Amino acid sequence: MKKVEFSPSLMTMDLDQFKEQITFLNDHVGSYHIDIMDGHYVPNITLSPWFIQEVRKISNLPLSAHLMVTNPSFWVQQLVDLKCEWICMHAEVLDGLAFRLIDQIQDAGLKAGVVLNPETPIDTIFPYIDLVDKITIMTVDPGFAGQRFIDSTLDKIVALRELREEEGYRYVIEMDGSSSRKTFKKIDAAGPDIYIVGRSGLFGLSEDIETSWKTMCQDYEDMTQKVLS
Ligand SMILES: O=C(CO)[C@@H](O)[C@H](O)[C@H](O)COP(=O)(O)O
Ligand SMILES: [Co+2]
Repeated sequence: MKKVEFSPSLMTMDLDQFKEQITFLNDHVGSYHIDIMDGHYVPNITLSPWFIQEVRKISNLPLSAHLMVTNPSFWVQQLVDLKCEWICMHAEVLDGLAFRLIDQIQDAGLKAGVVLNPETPIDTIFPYIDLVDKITIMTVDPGFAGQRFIDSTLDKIVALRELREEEGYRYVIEMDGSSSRKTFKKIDAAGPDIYIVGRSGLFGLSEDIETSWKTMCQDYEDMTQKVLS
């Protein structure tokens, strides 16, 4: 059985405990998820490339930028300059840009991801699905933490797994939005490789990151009957 990876969504962490939380999580998670919004593609503004530099000072883990922006070209270059390991762009804004941006990221030795909103079907990305390193399925509407989980998005995770098997594609499959004790069972049944955990699944569970982490692992094990590590 392949192990799942947990990737904390840092926009939902407690900034007054930035150093303690990252230092603890460095020994437990596979990567960090960094939401970057422009206030236009989604009506919110959160983290920025500056934040990536701050995390870098205290972590060697791969960083994954989730770009919720209308003009990805502007942001991709900044993230390439920062050598952000994973640069993930929304499929809905990639028309006429997809191949150029994927090349730009991969030519720099970095990984290119594509993200699908809940209402975006997977055939939108078929022209370049063989090129991408990661596909992220939004299981909530993008833009905010604390959104309601959208069950119908899980079918896309199942379809992407089948397609990968049939066609030998290399992408990893990630889910993003409202993963927690309430949803772990159904997410596990769909089978993504990476779970983004935010306020509902991790940071909101207690004041202390070690307690939150242990509770999250227990929640996952209880709900999926699987043993972590
Ligand atoms: O991209 C997003 C939201 O646009 C996510 O990465 C959230 O940061 C995460 O979903 C928050 O966690 P929850 O509040 O859903 O638990
Ligand atoms: Co995100």
